[in-house]
Amino acid sequence: MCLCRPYHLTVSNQYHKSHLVAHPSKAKLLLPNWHSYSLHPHLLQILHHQGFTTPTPIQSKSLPKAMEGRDIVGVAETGSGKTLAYGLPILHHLLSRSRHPSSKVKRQVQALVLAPTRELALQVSDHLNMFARSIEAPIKEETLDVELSETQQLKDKSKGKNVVSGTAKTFSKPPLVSIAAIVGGMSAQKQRRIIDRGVDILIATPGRLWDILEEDDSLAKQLASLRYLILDEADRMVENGHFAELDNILRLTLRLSRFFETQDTEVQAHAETEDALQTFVFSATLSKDLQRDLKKGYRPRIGKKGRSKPASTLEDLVLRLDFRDANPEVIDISPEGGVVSGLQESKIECLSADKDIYLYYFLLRYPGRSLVFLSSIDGIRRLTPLMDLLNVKVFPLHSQLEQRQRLKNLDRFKSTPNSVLLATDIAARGLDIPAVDHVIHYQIPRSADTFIHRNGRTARAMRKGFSLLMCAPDERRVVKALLLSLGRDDADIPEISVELNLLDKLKARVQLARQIDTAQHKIKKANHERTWMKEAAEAMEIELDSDFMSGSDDEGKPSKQQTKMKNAKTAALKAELREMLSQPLVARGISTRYITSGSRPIVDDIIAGECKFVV
Ligand SMILES: Nc1ncnc2c1ncn2[C@@H]1O[C@H](COP(=O)(O)OP(=O)(O)OP(=O)(O)O)[C@@H](O)[C@H]1O
Repeated sequence: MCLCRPYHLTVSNQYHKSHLVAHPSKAKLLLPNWHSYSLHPHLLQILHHQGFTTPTPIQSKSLPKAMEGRDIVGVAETGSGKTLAYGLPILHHLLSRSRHPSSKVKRQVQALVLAPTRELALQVSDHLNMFARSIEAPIKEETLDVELSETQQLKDKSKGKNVVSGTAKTFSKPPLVSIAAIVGGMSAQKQRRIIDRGVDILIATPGRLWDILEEDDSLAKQLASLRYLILDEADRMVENGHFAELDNILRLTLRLSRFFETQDTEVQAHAETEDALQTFVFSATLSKDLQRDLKKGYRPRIGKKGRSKPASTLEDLVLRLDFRDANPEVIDISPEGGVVSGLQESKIECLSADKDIYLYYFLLRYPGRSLVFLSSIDGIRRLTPLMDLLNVKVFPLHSQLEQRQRLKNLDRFKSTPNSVLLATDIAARGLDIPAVDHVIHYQIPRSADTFIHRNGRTARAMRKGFSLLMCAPDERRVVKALLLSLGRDDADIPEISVELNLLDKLKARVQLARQIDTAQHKIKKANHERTWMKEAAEAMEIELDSDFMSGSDDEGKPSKQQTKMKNAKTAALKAELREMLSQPLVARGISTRYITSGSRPIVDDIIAGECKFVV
């Protein structure tokens, strides 16, 4: 795709934002590229303020169809503005309501956005809330406010600010648009209260939403007469094992005629025929077969015998959607082979056992904000302290961290230059972190779609980005097959050249750090066992014998003296590592070698400023 597309200019304009918010009528003149969509003037005003002077290709293709009331299946590259492609028509609809919301009448959910991960749901909520807040802003002086999203509340709480939960602030007028995120890992009670007060746009992960729906008939009824249903990254939702919850939620949005086909009397009770429902399915990856089936209008009827078996779970799911449109508009502008414009790909071939060293090499050699994907949580747990010992600023992100910690780590990664996020694939989808310079596949992705979505965390909104695939000999065949499924050859991805003399020096550092980490781990484990035994004995009112208390018993546990010696040894190793880390790696500043052997040094493209080599 051509780099000089109009919205490339738009992005750079973001940095020259006008501080003057144009009057709605003027915004129309200032944004000629948005003019034909007849968006509400408030939205034009915010687009102008954001510096979004031109719609992105997926926005310009889907907006007219969405405004016409059509159902849309949209496939476009990562970071291409899909959130607003479905968000703008919804906001436009809500702002164009003939009557403004009143505090006396409870709002009914108009739009339901389903997202596969908590982070993505909160991000979509923040994105749309940013628009909603800006709409309220001019009226805010009259003490109008919109509810804070849960993320904002968490952030404020962690900064010690006094936060009023949900919409509990005193409004002199209700907000024009009310948006709420319903995700796991946060107080369900609080989320129920927010729903009880009434919201226009509900953004949810399927698991938590279904938990709430099971106890809340009134919400189930609201979903039966939705105006908009959106599946953001539908394919990932299916992978996430949320199929049953998702299926149950989608059943609530079926038309009566379809309920009869399901013969599900319980859900039939909630059925309201509401033919104005528009369904939008968006992703960066959606199988071509599925798109073809949708185009052909092939949709097996639920419950009918003898229907042909769908090719995949995703196909099954999408074909269960009750599109009101006989032929949903399928817009596929995803790039060939899934490679986003602005993304430079590369690979390193090395032994699995050497990946830590190569990773450390890359992080030092090419400073920037790097997102490293691993396939296991154990791998992240191992690598985090190791990189920490090597003075690399790392933040872990995986599903076994508390939600608060997940958001905190994500925020720290966003705000710390030259930092590293070590993540599982929960970070692969949808996360919009503006300045990720590098995506590193420490372990190869398990599918071509995951490969595309991981890479999509960099080179977003026409910026440049770099991805590195770390490939061990036993992974080569899988990589080949993965690329083949994208219609690509593995020779397409150039190998980066590595300065071997430098690698040797880094190897010594990594080995020492590993030694320290193992020693620390042993000490921690011994302390943990001792504390556990003590607590268990106290709970059972048993006295432990003196040998155990002094630390030496028959089971070969270390004595206090031995522990002291181990601590001293670890401290000495740490001092040695500190000394090693303080030594410059190369005497003469920047190396003349670049990240690929090609004639054009990619590193110049990606890394702004000088790459200092002395760490
Ligand atoms: N018209 C526009 N002009 C400039 N920037 C835009 C425009 N629309 C959206 N953006 C910005 O582009 C970035 C990416 O948008 P978004 O997160 O919606 O992408 P996406 O297509 O959903 O990506 P993914 O497939 O990874 O989920 C966001 O920071 C968003 O604010």
